Amino acid sequence: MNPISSISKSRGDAKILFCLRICGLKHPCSGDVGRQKKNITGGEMYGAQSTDEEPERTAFRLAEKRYKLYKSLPPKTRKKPVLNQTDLFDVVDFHAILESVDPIDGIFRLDCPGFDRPVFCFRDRPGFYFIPRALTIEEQCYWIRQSLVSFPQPPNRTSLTAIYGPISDLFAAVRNKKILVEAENSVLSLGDDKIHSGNYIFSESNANTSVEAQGSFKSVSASTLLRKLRWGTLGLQFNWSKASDQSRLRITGDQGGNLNERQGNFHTANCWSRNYDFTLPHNKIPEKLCQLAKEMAIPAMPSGEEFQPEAAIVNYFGPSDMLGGHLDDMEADWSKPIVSISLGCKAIFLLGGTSREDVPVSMFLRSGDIVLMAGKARECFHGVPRIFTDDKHAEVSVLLSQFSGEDDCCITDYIKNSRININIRQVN
Ligand SMILES: O=C(O)CCC(=O)C(=O)O
Ligand SMILES: [Fe+2]
Repeated sequence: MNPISSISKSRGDAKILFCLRICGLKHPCSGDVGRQKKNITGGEMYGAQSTDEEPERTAFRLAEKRYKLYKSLPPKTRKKPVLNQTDLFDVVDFHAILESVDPIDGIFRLDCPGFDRPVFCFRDRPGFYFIPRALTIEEQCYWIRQSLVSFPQPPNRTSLTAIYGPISDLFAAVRNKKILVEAENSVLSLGDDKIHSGNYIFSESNANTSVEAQGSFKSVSASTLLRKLRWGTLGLQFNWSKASDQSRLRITGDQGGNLNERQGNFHTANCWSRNYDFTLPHNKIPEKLCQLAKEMAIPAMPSGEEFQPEAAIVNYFGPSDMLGGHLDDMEADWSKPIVSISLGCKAIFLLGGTSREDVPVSMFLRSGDIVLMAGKARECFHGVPRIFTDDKHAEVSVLLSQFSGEDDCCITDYIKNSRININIRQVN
């Protein structure tokens, strides 16, 4: 059975209950994140409805299947999984185009007064803009650090919030090799029953924490938690609880090479329940990110208007993770772009049409690239079927060499086989 259908079949009530209890997360665009093998749900990205009705053979699905990572583990051996030979010859490479002097069929360089970077567009995909090498290496390092250290801080919500409540200083806890345990005052005994108030704290990993005595919660290391982090939100926050079965499905891969995937599904009308919750406590988008998004949005903005960043989703992709085809439909004005920043390992991005039946164009996204989707492009299905974590394709060696501080090994350990995407939105 293919991985998507096996996940979607299990997304009935029992699965949803399981998600709410074990992971409690809904992802902010259209699906939830599941781990097939380990049965731990890292969280979800956006919302997607049950994929039971999803057509399996759409052009978008076929493209996803073509590019996604298939690894075959020989049964009962510990051999390294074998990478399949994905055919990458027709994946558009904007870095090569940037270097080339020859015109490329179907692609043109946008002349954008007041914007000093090269911007490329597809002739037949209005509203989609690709800014290769938009960020310097130093800027990439800065945003990777922010994404790991600052962005997951409360009141920002993450895929871990619904399970453990707000978690502060996750990255510092990773550095200090701490573990998350249930706080002593967190469990109330009522006769034979135990009630967990869900108050978790970081503790020294050698602390004498009587996990058994405290009930069912098992301590979890901060580094495992960081690996489970799937998304975080900045600025206006989402209410995923309303999106229980309306999520973009993301399937994630474990490190042993088991395929996971998340997939959006917006082709029917009943998938509009997830939304921004203006009442949730939140901080404004950090000023520096706001400035960057405003500047980068220029090529896609209606003339004379300035982009107003109000919310952002930070997607964390581990090895074998993917983001299934989806639309981002929670914002009021689709003439405004989504500004989408890629960091870390190289990925393949699929840009489809307004129907899943439209054949998507595939392109590489590398660390420092920025994509804008506005107007017509906002009605187009898109997703990330593949990230590359092998030495040959990941293209992160220069990036890794920049992290040389005393505490930076935790960052390099993370980013050498991960991708981070920050996408910034104007909500109103
Ligand atoms: O990871 C990416 O490049 C795309 C992310 C995206 O489409 C989203 O979060 O809505
Ligand atoms: Fe998206």
